[in-house]
Amino acid sequence: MLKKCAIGFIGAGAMAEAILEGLLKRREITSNQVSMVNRGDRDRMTTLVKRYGLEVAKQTIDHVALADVVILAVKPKDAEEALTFWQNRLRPGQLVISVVAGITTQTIEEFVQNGVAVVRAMPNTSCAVGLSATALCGGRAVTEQQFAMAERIFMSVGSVVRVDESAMDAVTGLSGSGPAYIYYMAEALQTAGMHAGLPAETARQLTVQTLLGAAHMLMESGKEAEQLRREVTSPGGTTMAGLEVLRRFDVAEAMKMAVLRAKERAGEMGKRGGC
Ligand SMILES: NC(=O)C1=CN([C@@H]2O[C@H](COP(=O)(O)OP(=O)(O)OC[C@H]3O[C@@H](n4cnc5c(N)ncnc54)[C@H](OP(=O)(O)O)[C@@H]3O)[C@@H](O)[C@H]2O)C=CC1
Ligand SMILES: O=C(O)[C@@H]1CCC=N1
Repeated sequence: MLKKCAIGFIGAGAMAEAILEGLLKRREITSNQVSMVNRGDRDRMTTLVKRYGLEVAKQTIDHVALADVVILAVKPKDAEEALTFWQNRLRPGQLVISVVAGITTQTIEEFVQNGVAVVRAMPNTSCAVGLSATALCGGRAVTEQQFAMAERIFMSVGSVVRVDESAMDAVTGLSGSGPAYIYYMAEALQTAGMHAGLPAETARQLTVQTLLGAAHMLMESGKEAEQLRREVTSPGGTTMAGLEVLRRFDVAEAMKMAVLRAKERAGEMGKRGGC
């Protein structure tokens, strides 16, 4: 299905690249199917053209306008300007997939012509390695076939859940921003390992493998996180001592507040075009 599809990107930043990289790595598409434009950073486009073997002649507004699927990947603060520019260039029958945090399908539909289908997606940068957690919701004019196309794109770079649009800001707070929370934790663990006397590279290796192993256990063991945690925690042992410190600092509450604040921020960005 994707092999016959011309894919256009409006925006050439971190998220556009992660999606592109994932689709190419998984061989879902080839580089000659891709057109991408940004606002003006030519060096960035040259880098992407070289890195992914994109056809220079296709990286134009006209080619993006002809794409079957157009992925909108600009910052929320730039969405209005981009949509104003693109409103008469996008055509009925095209599918627009927006990954812009906070901006609703209804807002996008107010810009584009009738008949342009809109899907809102909230992936994360793990698209680049085929492991995004993506949530999708459809706008007013999207057909099941078009929605299936969006599902196919994001399933090829990770897992997909379909949600009601009212859940999208919560998704953004959890899994859209989530990789950064995990990287923050990884930085903290690595630094902690160094404080405990390990060389930097050893602390890094042990941190990464511990995160990877724990993620696989969560995926494959069929056990809940709570049970897995209990299995590591011997009564009176080292883990119990460590967890007591995390509880004293109320890390669970901090995590909850982080997700809620990120969700709230998504709502703010949608309303005011902030960020
Ligand atoms: N990064 C992440 O982890 C995630 C991001 N998102 C969402 O993805 C979107 C993009 O984020 P991210 O990739 O990180 O942002 P970046 O800042 O890395 O990239 C934004 C891109 O948009 C381009 N751009 C801005 N205005 C226009 C315009 N009018 N026409 C064409 N291109 C334009 C910029 O071009 P130039 O540099 O030339 O100005 C740049 O290439 C955001 O809305 C974000 O909410 C969603 C999930 C995860
Ligand atoms: O930080 C942001 O606003 C974007 C949205 C989700 C992840 N990054």
